[in-house]
Amino acid sequence: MLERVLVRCATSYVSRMVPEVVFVLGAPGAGKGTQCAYISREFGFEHLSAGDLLREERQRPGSEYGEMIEAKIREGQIVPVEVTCSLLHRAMMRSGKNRFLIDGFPRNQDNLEGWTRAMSDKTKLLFVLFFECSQELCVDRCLERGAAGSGRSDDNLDSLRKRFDTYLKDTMPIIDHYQGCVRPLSLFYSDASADRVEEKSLVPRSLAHSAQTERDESCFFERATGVHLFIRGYHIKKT
Ligand SMILES: Nc1ncnc2c1ncn2[C@@H]1O[C@H](COP(=O)(O)OP(=O)(O)OP(=O)(O)O)[C@@H](O)[C@H]1O
Ligand SMILES: O=c1ccn([C@@H]2O[C@H](COP(=O)(O)O)[C@@H](O)[C@H]2O)c(=O)[nH]1
Repeated sequence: MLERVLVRCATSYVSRMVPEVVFVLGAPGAGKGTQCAYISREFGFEHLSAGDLLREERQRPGSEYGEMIEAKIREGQIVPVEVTCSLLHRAMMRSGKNRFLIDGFPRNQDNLEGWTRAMSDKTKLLFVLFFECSQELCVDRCLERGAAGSGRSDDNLDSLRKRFDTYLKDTMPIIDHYQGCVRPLSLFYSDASADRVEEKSLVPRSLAHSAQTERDESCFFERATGVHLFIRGYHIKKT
């Protein structure tokens, strides 16, 4: 009896120690980084942007991947998962935290399979957040960000066209994959002003169709209320 109790306690302790992960997906400029900053402030998640980690690695003197990363970013293509996954893993280890928002990953089938191989039994995927926003608005936001001095080599029309091609061809199937999983994917519209985001639950139907229909209804909640309520539904406490 005592042995069984001890095993149960140990199992529960170990499962609490497994790092918890939330994937955050959406088109370029949909507002993933903006919303992640809010969620990490409110709920104490460590925000890891795969794109930021790749840009840092590109800048690191002596990086063997620097040139390849720069070429992929400018062309809106996806860096091989071994590189991205090891950067994410290292950042997780260094943070000393146990709960992570992984922003802009997984972006294609290679990312999904690589993460599953290397990380799925070392982490627990809590849920997936998907921020929907019209392509026109996303492009405007990225161009404005470029004009305001982001210094990003892909905040220009030529790269944005390629980034959107990759998003539609490679990332949307990953979003569809999560929509079809037991694990919930939650959809938020971030077309409104930066501090307002509306949640819509996804039902299994065409994302493109649901996005358009729902957008037409538009009534926006207070400051990211949808995200807030959704995450609280997982019993994640406000920090
Ligand atoms: N709801 C919003 N209303 C107006 N501007 C916004 C909104 N959300 C984000 N922005 C602005 O749009 C730009 C892109 O936002 P953000 O960086 O959060 O998007 P992202 O999805 O992380 O982009 P990327 O994938 O290109 O890194 C930023 O300049 C940000 O300040
Ligand atoms: O998992 C990833 C994430 C990003 N990239 C490359 O970086 C750019 C910019 O990413 P943002 O999320 O918009 O910051 C993206 O277009 C890819 O080229 C990647 O390869 N893998």
